[in-house]
Amino acid sequence: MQHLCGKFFDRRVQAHKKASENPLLHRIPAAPADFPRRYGPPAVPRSALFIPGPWCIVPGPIQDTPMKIDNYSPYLAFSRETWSELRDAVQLPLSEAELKRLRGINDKVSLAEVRDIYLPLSRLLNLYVKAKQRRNRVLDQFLGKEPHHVPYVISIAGSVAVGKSTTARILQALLERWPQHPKVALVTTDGFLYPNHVLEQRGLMQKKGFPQSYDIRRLVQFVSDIKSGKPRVTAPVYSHLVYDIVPDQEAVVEQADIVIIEGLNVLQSGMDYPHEPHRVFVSDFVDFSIFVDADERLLKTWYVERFLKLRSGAFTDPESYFHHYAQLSEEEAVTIASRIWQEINYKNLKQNILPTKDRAELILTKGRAHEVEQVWLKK
Ligand SMILES: Nc1ncnc2c1ncn2[C@@H]1O[C@H](COP(=O)(O)OP(=O)(O)O)[C@@H](O)[C@H]1O
Ligand SMILES: CC(C)(COP(=O)(O)O)[C@@H](O)C(=O)NCCC(=O)O
Repeated sequence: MQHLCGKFFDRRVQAHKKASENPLLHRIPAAPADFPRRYGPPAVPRSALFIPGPWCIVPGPIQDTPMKIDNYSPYLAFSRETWSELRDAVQLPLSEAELKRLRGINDKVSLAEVRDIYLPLSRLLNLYVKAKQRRNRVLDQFLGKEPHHVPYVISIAGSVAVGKSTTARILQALLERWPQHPKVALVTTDGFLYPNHVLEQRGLMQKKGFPQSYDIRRLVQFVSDIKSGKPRVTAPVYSHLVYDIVPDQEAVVEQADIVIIEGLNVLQSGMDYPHEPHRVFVSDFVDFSIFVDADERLLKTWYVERFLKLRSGAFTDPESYFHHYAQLSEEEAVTIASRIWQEINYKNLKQNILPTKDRAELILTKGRAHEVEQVWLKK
């Protein structure tokens, strides 16, 4: 498999050797349309390979922290087409009832997207979960103990409005179809935000979603409890309607086979929390991590679109924190949403979320209309 792309890569390296006489960086011709291909070394996005010296800096899927590699990348790169071919290995077609449930998650999600992208992904996860379950049985056998039950934990990270919660709900619906793991729980890390009164006291209301706005110790304890096999674990609940933690409400995770944890911060480490040093991180208890990625212009559009939808929906509820926004003209609403995006969510994306991307086991790169265009899977 290696040779196809390897040959192309060699030609590009020759081109770069010539170009490297110039000390400036050089843009090379675009790769063929079918690149990157499955198993293709290295993970090079089209039209983006620079060679300043005898080795290549290949941005791979990472925009901000180029990976320094020669012929290798930690990721296998798939175009949408090559990834979707893997759906043929999935034995379970979607039933009418399942299709109905998926449509109920979000009427904007196309079923072609579910079939081409999420079905193969759920198959891969099914294989990984089974492998982990086998490994746990081996451990029980070695220890001469009764079988113990520990959920498989999947984390989903990415920007605000990239579609983390939609992705999580699609995967939950698809993963529950397998007999080996019928119980899939879903938890969002916004429940671990400090309540508004604490954020106000600390002057953090404009930093919601930044590392310092979370009770990170409580979040790490929560994931650790899940991974310790505690039969019942609870999490606080955040309401996007009242824009605050809901007192007296909790999310319960009980005897789940898989727990999906979705949030901006699930790939962050101690580096992101110098104000709150802790030795273990969420990722220490995660079996498989996913980063959902998209161009920042698309992210802003999706954020503003969601805001406009909320304005004519949830914001009309007098309980809503943003109720006063329901009266805004469309133009005013776009201005306000763009400002919130720019001053809070975009800053958070650049400072705290994007730098965690290359820690993920799998990166889904979305294009327009939320269609996944590339899949990057760690070897
Ligand atoms: N696969 C998808 N297809 C179409 N629209 C989507 C998809 N995923 C998310 N969206 C839309 O994008 C917006 C953000 O999605 P959401 O899941 O709420 O993001 P996040 O949880 O990352 O903030 C919502 O308006 C949602 O309807
Ligand atoms: C609560 C959140 C941090 C969670 O992020 P999400 O679940 O939307 O990805 C975010 O939705 C948020 O409220 N950010 C602060 C700025 C804003 O009002 O959008």
